[in-house]
Amino acid sequence: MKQADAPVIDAQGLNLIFQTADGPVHALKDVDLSIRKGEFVSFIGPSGCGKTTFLRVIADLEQPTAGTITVNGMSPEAARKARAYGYVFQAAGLYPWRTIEGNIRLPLEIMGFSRAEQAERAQRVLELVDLAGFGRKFPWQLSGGMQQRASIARALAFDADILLMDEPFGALDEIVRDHLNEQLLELWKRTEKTIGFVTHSIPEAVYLSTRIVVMSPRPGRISDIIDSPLPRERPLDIRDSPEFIEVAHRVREGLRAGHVDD
Ligand SMILES: Nc1ncnc2c1ncn2[C@@H]1O[C@H](COP(=O)(O)OP(=O)(O)OP(=O)(O)O)[C@@H](O)[C@H]1O
Repeated sequence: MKQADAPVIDAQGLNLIFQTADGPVHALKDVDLSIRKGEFVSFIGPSGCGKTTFLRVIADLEQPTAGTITVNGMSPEAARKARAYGYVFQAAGLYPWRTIEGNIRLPLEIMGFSRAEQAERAQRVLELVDLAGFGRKFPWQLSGGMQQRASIARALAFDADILLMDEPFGALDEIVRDHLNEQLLELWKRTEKTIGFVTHSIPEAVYLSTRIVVMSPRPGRISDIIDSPLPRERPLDIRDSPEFIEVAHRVREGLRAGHVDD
């Protein structure tokens, strides 16, 4: 059994260098980060600072060049095989010829879950993202925000305790994004999942996170880690509070400091 306070994700001295035709790209440099169970950790930084690469290393989709990383105390490969995480991409990535329920069931089908288990899980996750009753619709019949919720449902279907989200709301307008941010916080509180969330938006990072990791590019590294003083209960108007504005200011400063090094 894993100790209650053992890190869910633990990266130490992590480096990743891509060899490209234009020479080596140092995508991650000396990244040290421990994420505990139930944290909501956002990664923010300019394009190319390694945010996606870090999520992909956790998910065993990229191999680090140096350093160590464990996920639930295992290698990323073992964690992937144990289905330790769900992954939500920037685009919803739903198959247009399948219904919403069919999309959610697809990975469960591939893994050999029984039809009854597939149906039960699909129903449960559709309720979690507030899409009960939409299972029979096709993706094109849903708004962009609803499609993104459906892709979150698909990532939740394995019931993994880690959710990795790569700019899931980046393409949505601000009102829809606000609404999804609120819903995601609710879902996080209800399910107690550990979430790693990539974003370009300072307000989104501050609103959602218990911890904000500010990154800077060339080479991609962590320039600041901010523990949020905000309470878990966060109505949207918390964004007008002095505490919120102060954290946002510190994130902005961190991003600016990263740019000066360019
Ligand atoms: N497979 C790859 N081969 C070569 N270089 C890569 C590869 N994947 C990423 N890179 C490079 O590594 C660096 C980090 O990329 P990454 O996608 O992690 O950045 P990011 O912070 O997520 O950017 P964005 O905000 O634009 O998504 C970039 O310079 C990118 O061009």
